[in-house]
Amino acid sequence: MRRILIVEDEAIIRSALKRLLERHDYHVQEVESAEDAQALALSQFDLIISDLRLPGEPGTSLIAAAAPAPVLIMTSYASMRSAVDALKQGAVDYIAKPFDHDELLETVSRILRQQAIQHSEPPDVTDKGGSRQSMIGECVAMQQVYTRIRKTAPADVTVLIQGESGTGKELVARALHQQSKRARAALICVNCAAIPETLIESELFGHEKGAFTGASASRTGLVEAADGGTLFLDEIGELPLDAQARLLRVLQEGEIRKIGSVETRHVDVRLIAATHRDLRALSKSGEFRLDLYYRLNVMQIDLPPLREREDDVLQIADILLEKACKRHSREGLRLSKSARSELKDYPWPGNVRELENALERGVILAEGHLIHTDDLGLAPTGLTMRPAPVNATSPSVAEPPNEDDLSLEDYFQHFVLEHQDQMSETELAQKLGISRKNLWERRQRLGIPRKKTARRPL
Ligand SMILES: Nc1ncnc2c1ncn2[C@@H]1O[C@H](COP(=O)(O)OP(=O)(O)OP(=O)(O)O)[C@@H](O)[C@H]1O
Repeated sequence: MRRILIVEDEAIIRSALKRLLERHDYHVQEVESAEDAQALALSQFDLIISDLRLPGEPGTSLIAAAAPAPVLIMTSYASMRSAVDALKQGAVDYIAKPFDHDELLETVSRILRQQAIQHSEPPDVTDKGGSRQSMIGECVAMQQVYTRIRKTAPADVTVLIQGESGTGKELVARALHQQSKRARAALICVNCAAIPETLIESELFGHEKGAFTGASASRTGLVEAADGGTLFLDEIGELPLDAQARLLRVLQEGEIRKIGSVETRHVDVRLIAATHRDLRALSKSGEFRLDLYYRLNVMQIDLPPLREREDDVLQIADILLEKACKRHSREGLRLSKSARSELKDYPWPGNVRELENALERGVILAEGHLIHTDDLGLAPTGLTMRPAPVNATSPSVAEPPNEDDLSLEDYFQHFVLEHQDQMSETELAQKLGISRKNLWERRQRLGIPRKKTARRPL
């Protein structure tokens, strides 16, 4: 949701404008003066709408302070000359009061569209393997993601990244850390779904010697290890309630207390959290603390699923293919025409990760200079897949799916149950376009633990 700040001293105009913008799905904050506005992190806003004449400093004083966020100046007909002066000083536009609602909404949406186009450079990120890469994709939704990263990274606020598995949530978290003032300090990444529930609190917050059976020495937790830097909590929706309470304390008080200790210690950690689940829905069912959700959701970044990124698929495929060719010393390999159209039409339930894996398979299996459809080994599409939306809640029992309308989770269960006796975990993960770790996590979540009879991975 785009964030707008209104700076207006007249309460009636301020609240009418706020209501109007909120009705059109903007996230709006309001202040009465330029001084109050400057007390906020202005770079977090996509647009600042300010009255020209304010008590204290004029609205134009915000232009330099807010840059690169654009400032739209409101003025009365009587002061048109000052409006033109405001433009000269760098205001993005002006609007005369009293204004027509449609005119204002049109102006706001035009400015935001222009902003998205002007500042859409994808950020460079060092991935977990240590190699430097640029995020790929030019669709409007990704340009908005890049703008959001650029604005949010320096603001030192908590960020919630939402998106399906494999959409690049960790990559975004890395970009945020690397573009922040904490870039030289540690980035600690923790996948909450991968740590057993009984261990997660001591992993995150540490423990004192003797705090529980088996705690033979005291231990520093991962939150403390991120002191001065950034803590990335992936799959935060899986965090048990007790650990959520401790995390809330870290966010509220900046304090940490090891398990079994009476002492607290101050920590300075920026938290970035990610999830593929709808935390608000989880909080309604009591699985996630609502107060923690509000603390986390200071800034939100939504990653679009690959199937909604249209032309991006082939652009990403070309860049990832080149990399895979280099890795396997098979430079010059190309995708056949039918392979390209298969890539374009495929629903990509495992998103960019699945695409990466398919291309890797293609490079390894291709015999000539072309990669054909078969070489990509995409999961069978005889079944219609409808990847689950971010707010999907996981079913806990495997039920026979309606093959005409399978959600991603249904599809996953169906595929695993049908093939786990013939395939190793590695093969299953590859076919599903997910990592083995992710396969394990999903098995735990969906209650389909690995069968003892399944073939061992090679
Ligand atoms: N826009 C992008 N440009 C380049 N590579 C990308 C992009 N998005 C994702 N990837 C690649 O796809 C793979 C999966 O990305 P990442 O691990 O960040 O996804 P995720 O959403 O965190 O997945 P999960 O929820 O399963 O952990 C990584 O190898 C990453 O480099």
